[in-house]
Amino acid sequence: MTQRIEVLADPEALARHVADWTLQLALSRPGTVAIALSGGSTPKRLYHLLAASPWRERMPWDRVHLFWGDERFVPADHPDSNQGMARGALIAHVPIPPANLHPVPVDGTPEEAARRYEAELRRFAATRPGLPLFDLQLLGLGPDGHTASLFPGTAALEERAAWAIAVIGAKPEPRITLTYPALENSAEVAFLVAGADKRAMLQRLREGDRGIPAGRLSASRPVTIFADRAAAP
Ligand SMILES: O=C1O[C@H](COP(=O)(O)O)[C@@H](O)[C@H](O)[C@H]1O
Repeated sequence: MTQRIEVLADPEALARHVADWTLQLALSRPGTVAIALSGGSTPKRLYHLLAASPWRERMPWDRVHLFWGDERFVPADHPDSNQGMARGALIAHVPIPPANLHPVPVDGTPEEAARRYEAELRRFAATRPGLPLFDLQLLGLGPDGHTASLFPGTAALEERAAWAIAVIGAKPEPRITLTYPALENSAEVAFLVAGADKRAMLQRLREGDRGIPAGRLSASRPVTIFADRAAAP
């Protein structure tokens, strides 16, 4: 993976910079803009900003399609839901058509839900022949080196055929995650990394350490890492 890093002063500056960058990316695309969101706590401020002026007015929401890079297998109104977080911070406040939302299913079994999510991804991909699955894949970096819900030591790290897979046992709740082939099928991949507790893992990511899940991503285009000063090696 080739990478470039941009270091911002603090989490607020990081979120503002990525909001501008995301807006420019969206405006540069002529048709649909497919964005796969990350969950957890780091991107929440970014989502709040995109739902506020001036980003809210300038984003071409009618052309934006939202996906999720991973999901916790809990109802959407559960405090741990990645979809719920994005709905509360962003989606509820912007004029995005409901048909443009592609949440990860969280009903049935995790395995069935992963298969249904993959079918949804493949349907969407078929609507944009010649283009990558996503225009932008947002990713986080866990303190254990996980990204999306690709956790150290799990079978999901070896999956090269399926685009979405259930991950059982890595966390108390099942997870559904995009696999490397889906994460890598994106025009732009951006990691958002903030906080001193991420510093050691960010250092390993910068060194291309394939011993951590985030370091095994092999995107064909350079990956951008947006980090705050506390996280920057
Ligand atoms: O569990 C998760 O963790 C990662 C990292 O989250 P962060 O709060 O430490 O930034 C996140 O990217 C992923 O979507 C989430 O489900």
